[in-house]
Amino acid sequence: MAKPAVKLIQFDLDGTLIDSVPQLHLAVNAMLAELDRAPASVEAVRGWVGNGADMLVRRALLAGREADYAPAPAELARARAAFDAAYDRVADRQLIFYPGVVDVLGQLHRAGFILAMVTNKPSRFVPAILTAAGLGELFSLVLGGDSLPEKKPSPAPLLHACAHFDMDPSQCLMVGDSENDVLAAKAAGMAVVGLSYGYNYGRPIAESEPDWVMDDFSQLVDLLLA
Ligand SMILES: O=C(O)COP(=O)(O)O
Ligand SMILES: [Mg+2]
Repeated sequence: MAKPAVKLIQFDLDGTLIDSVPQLHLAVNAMLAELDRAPASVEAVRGWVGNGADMLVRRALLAGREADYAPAPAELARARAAFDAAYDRVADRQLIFYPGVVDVLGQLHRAGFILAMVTNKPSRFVPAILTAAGLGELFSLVLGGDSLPEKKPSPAPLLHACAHFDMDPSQCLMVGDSENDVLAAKAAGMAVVGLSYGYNYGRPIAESEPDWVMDDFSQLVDLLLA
């Protein structure tokens, strides 16, 4: 595909900028311990990330249970509260950036691109992470999974970001690691880069057919600045 005429770049967070699975794993297991459940492996948690905290908690409660088991609303609410309390303590600790992320975001910002964050992570956790990462100043808009009635794979947050900056989707690029990012971008009429190193439920992001598949965040420089 030809070089896109991009002005606004929308970034996913988990699995794209940072490897947040270690902290999510800690918080999931703190939640499971509080509910007297067995701990989950880090690989299991990696496969549960992508649809926000409610779904992460639900998947953790469903793991290893009979097919007809469904957690009661009160149990889900208690589990989510336990997860939130634990994740609050660790979300911004010992952040692991993927290679090139900090440098390339700085380059794109200096080059005049508007940078936005569109994550499915609940918005309450995002500012502390961005501040701890030293990235707080770079993003002109931050949308969490609960900022709007719908989260990715709905195109709603991506279109909301476009409208916020008075941009047409053709002027925007989505950068993410999950089929949710690709589906949302395609439904929004936006070009999309799929990064191969993230989570995506253990499946190759190429299966979702993003416009570009990149193995390294630094390849964004070749696409956008070369
Ligand atoms: O919170 C999640 O499940 C995923 O978050 P992301 O949209 O930043 O990848
Ligand atoms: Mg992601």
